[in-house]
Order: sequence, then C-alpha cells, then structure tokens
Amino acid sequence: MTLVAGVDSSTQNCKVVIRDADSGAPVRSGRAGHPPGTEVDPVRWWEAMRAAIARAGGLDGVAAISVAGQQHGLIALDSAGHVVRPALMWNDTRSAGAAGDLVREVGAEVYAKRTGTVPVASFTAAKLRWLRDHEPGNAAKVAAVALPHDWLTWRLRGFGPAGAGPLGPELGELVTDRSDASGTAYWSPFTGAYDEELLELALGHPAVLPRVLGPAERAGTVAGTPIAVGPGAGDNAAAALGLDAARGDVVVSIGTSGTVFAVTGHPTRDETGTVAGFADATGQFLPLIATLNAARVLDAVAGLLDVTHEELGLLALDAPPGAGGVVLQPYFEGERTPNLPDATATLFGLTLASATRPALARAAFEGMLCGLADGLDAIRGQGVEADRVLLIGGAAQNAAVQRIAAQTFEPPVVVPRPGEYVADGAAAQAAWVLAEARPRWPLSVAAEPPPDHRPVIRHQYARYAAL
Ligand SMILES: Nc1ncnc2c1ncn2[C@@H]1O[C@H](COP(=O)(O)OP(=O)(O)O)[C@@H](O)[C@H]1O
Ligand SMILES: O=C(CO)[C@@H](O)[C@H](O)COP(=O)(O)O
Repeated sequence: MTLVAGVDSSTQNCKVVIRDADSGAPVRSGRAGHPPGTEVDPVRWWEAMRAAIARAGGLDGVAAISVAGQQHGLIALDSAGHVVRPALMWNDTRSAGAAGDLVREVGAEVYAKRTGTVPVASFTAAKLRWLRDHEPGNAAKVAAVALPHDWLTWRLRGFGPAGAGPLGPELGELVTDRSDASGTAYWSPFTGAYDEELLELALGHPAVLPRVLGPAERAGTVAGTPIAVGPGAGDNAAAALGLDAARGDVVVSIGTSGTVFAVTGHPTRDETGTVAGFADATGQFLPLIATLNAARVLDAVAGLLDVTHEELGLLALDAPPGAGGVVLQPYFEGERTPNLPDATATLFGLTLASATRPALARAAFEGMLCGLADGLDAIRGQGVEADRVLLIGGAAQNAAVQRIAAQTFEPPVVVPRPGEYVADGAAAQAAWVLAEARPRWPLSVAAEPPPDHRPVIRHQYARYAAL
C-alpha cells in the first residue's frame, strides 16, 4: 500500500492524516496543540508539526506529503533565514489601520483589479505595512516573506536558519502555491504573478517571495529522504480539495475562523472587499468570506453558562427560532466581515421574559450563523451558484449547529462525515503529486438536517446590523 500524508497547521492545532494513496482510506493520524495568541514564534508550529507526525506513527511507508496551513500569517525572514519577529497571524487586528492606509493609497477598486482582494487587517500586505510603521528596525531586516505553509514546507525540506538544517538558509528555495499566494494582497489571480510594486509599497523595500508552484508540482523531498513534498495550500483551498467540492457546493467551515467559499472557474473581484477573490488548489478560483468569530463564540457562551458544547446545544434547542427576540452580535474578537476590527460583542433585545439561558444559548448559535449566511449572500452576489451548503469544521459536528444551520441558510445543509478536511486535502494533493493524476476519494455524508428555513432568524439579526 502506498501512503500519503497531509498536514493542517491551523490556528489552534496541527493535525496530520496518513491515507492510502489509491483509495483515500484513513490509516493513522496525530495532532498537537499550538500556543494561544495572535502572534506566535513559528518554531512552535514546526515543533507541533513534528510532534503531530510522531503521534501519527511517523512517516514510515509514506511516499509523499503536503502541508496546508492557516492563511495570511506574516513570517518575516532575515538574510540568514532567521525569523525577524514572531509571526503576525490572520486574526491579529493591529494591522487594521495599516490596511486602511494601503487601501487609501492604492484605491479599493485598483486593489481589487490587481489582486482580486481589498486588504483588511488579516492580509499579509497589511501586516508588512504595520511592521514598516511600528517596527522599522525589524522591517529593515526583512529579506524574504513567507506564509505559514511556505515556511513549514521549507523547513521540512531541510532549509532554515543557518546552522538549523543541513542545507542552510537558501531563501530562494522558498515555495508556495496559488491559493496561499492569493491571500497576500500582492499576487494577482488574473495574471498568476506577484505584484512586486504592491509588496514594496507595503514593506518599503523589495524582498524574496516564495516561488508559486502549480497544483501538483513537487516542491522537493523531505530532508534526507526520498519522500516527495507537494506545493501545499491555504487551509480553505485544501478543505475544498479534501471535500472534492464541485460547482454548486458552497463550503461553510466553522472552526477558529468562520469561512464560506466555493470553487469557480472564473476569478472574482469585489471592490467592496467583502468577498476575497482567492485562487484554489486545483488551478481554479475560490471566492471566500471569513469571519473572526466562529466556533469560539460557542466556546465563550458555553463558558459563560458553565456548560459543555453539547449542553449548550440542548439549551439552544429549548428556545424557539429567533431566541424570543434576543440577538447576539458576536464580535468578541473585533470582526473581519463586516470590517469592524475594533468592535466588541453586544446582546440586543433582552427583556425580563427573554433573559433566559436557552435564549442566550440560541442567540450564540444564531449570531455566529447569521454572519456566515450574510457571507453566503455576498458569494452568491459574485455569480456563484449555491445548490447546497457543505458544513465542516470543529463546530459542525454539534447537533444544534446542524439544526440551526438548516434554519438559517436557504440551501439544503449537508454535513460530511466528521473529518479533518484540510489535512485530507493536503493528503489528496500529495497523492496528486505522486500519481500525476488528481485522486477522487469518496465523500461520505454524516447528516442531512431536514430543510427548515426560518427567515425570522436573519430578519431580526439584520435589524441590529448597522448599530
Ligand atoms: N461539538 C462541538 N461543538 C461546538 N464547538 C466545537 C465542538 N467541537 C469542537 N468545537 C470547537 O471547534 C474549534 C476548533 O475547530 P477546528 O476546525 O478544529 O479549528 P481550526 O479552525 O483551528 O482548524 C474549537 O474552538 C472548538 O472548541
Ligand atoms: O484568514 C482566513 C481565511 O482568509 C482563515 O480561514 C485562516 O486561514 C485561519 O483558519 P483556521 O485556523 O480557522 O482554520
């Protein structure tokens, strides 16, 4: 049996799956935690990846591996290959002002035309501008800019700071793929090339950028082994690949971030900045919206009510759709869509009658899902069909999330079997690199909550949207 490995280096954890390259059958897996916070020394991600691989039984028998990861994070390297400072992650909102400055200087319409996106705080370009303005000493040292999956792929191949690996710094050996490059706001999905002028505008000087590989192009081999290394991908593009998402499928992922995305044959540009015109991992495109407040909204409210996730779900299902008028605008971490980096969470509509534990619990589910349903509308506005919603991510296995999703979204909701779709997509990419043909592994469905659309949920959420 030929085995392939896929890695998901996400915000909270690193997950590794090892699969049979032909059938896609799972063979073994492992995971390790990441430190909390919105800036992290990427060495900790490297250590977690090594621990997760070890917990998955190592790479014995594995013929190819690919790494997918959280998008956008800035890993700034000096000329010796050392990280200049801890990585600034996608959910670090300090760069909101820098994003605003870049958009003012370039113009939202021009950004959308050149990169398919209008940068907000999450994007790499905004983080580079923040570095230039707030840590000029560090900015001056930047010789190369990598994203989390680029840097992990580089380390896996034996490159790294002088002395850390057998091959030395070799900044020119950095590689990435279209999907992650498209989250920088200095790469064009229209031309498939970097926009070096926009990079320089953000950082203040040129820098080495990872070479952008094609969907099944080899990056090299794992240091000291013949194991092939794939190009890797941004986590959302990897999930689309892992789900084998087809036209008409809209993926809604409820993990640390909430994302809504679909694979399309045409690049998109939304000058309002709501929909990011990303590329996917198959040579197509992946219009996407992302929210900062997803599964952790439920974590926060479960903590407040001192219940488990399952108990929170039972409480929520005790309240009627619309939660008796209670609305949670769940901006616990500021928000990216809508672009409100400094916002905080607010509860609306409380009365003596509605101030109950079930209503608060339901308002948490509804608030989180309404933000994603607004995103689905925006994606449809880009000419994307939505025949069904594929619900994935850590919170998708929660029965109340499934039921309330079927009440919030218009299209039917399908919940694939519990799985690590980002890591699965990376494993599928590794199999693709190996066989030079895209694998078509079967997708099994765990639940199809009966369609039960309740317009009241979104109507009352929308009433407070502008406040
Ligand atoms: N049954 C559940 N109900 C609600 N939330 C859950 C459940 N299981 C996991 N989660 C939440 O899902 C999140 C992790 O999701 P995951 O998709 O693995 O994260 P990431 O986006 O970092 O990859 C955590 O915040 C966790 O608390
Ligand atoms: O910023 C985005 C997408 O634009 C996020 O989706 C990140 O890619 C992080 O994802 P998770 O850690 O939640 O998977």
